[in-house]
Amino acid sequence: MKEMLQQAKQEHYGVGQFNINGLSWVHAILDAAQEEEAPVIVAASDRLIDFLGGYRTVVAMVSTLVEEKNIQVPVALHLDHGKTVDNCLRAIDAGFTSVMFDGSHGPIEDNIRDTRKVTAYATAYAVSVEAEVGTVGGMEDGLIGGIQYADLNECIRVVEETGIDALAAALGSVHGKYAGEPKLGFDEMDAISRAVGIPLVLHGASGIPKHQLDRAIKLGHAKVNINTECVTAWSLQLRNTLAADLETTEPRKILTPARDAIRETVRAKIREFGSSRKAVSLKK
Ligand SMILES: O=C(O)C[C@@H](O)[C@H](O)C(=O)COP(=O)(O)O
Ligand SMILES: [Zn+2]
Repeated sequence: MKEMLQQAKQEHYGVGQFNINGLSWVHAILDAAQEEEAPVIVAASDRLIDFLGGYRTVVAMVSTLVEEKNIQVPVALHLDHGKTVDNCLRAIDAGFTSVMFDGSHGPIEDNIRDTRKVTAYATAYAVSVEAEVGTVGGMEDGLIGGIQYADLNECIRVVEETGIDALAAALGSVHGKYAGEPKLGFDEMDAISRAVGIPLVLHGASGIPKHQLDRAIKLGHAKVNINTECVTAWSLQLRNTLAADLETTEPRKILTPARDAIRETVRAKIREFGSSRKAVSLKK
């Protein structure tokens, strides 16, 4: 992921991180990335690991489908919102190529101490690490919370003292649906981006209008996280399919249009982020 994000930052586009909620998502995300010739980050949120069958199941599911589908674009497999150091290490052992340790809800000293434990382990396996400072609004790690802007000095400390590859600095974005127009802190974003130098990560990107996404990418965001827009498209299509034929019980007929809806959502986001046809210059 590190190389993907460094190139994206240099060339001012965003690499999409798309969260998986089952096998349909893996198919859809990989197909969309291949069709758009875009590098892509397939992410499993730590809160869903048991639902998905465990770290090793996720690795097997993604890596096997990459092979079976002969996917030629670069694919990173990322643990999203890793809850504990131990969970991050388990994900690395299972074969994730990138992990986020989310220590943003505790004191900064604990966040730094624990993120360092993750980077120390990850470095030995050439696995990339993301950390978070501040609080993204809405649901995070299963808790509903308010927005808390990332502090500039804390961001600098986390980057300098842990050696992370990407920083999620919370600056007004919200997980889930926005009530009204999102209000991102672009001045703070500019200052943090200049001070830390490494690629920034935009959580809660579903529902952020294109002009704000463009500005965030210009100001150093190289990784853009999307879950809500995909689950919304999937569930809407599923409801429509079931309503259109009340007798149907054939899973393939019910689930394929919903999978296609995810794929089209991912394709549209990849185009918005400017990462279409950026796979060529990156090694798989
Ligand atoms: O819901 C999750 O567990 C993953 C998300 O937190 C992801 O990291 C993200 O930021 C996506 O935001 P959304 O598109 O607003 O759901
Ligand atoms: Zn998130």
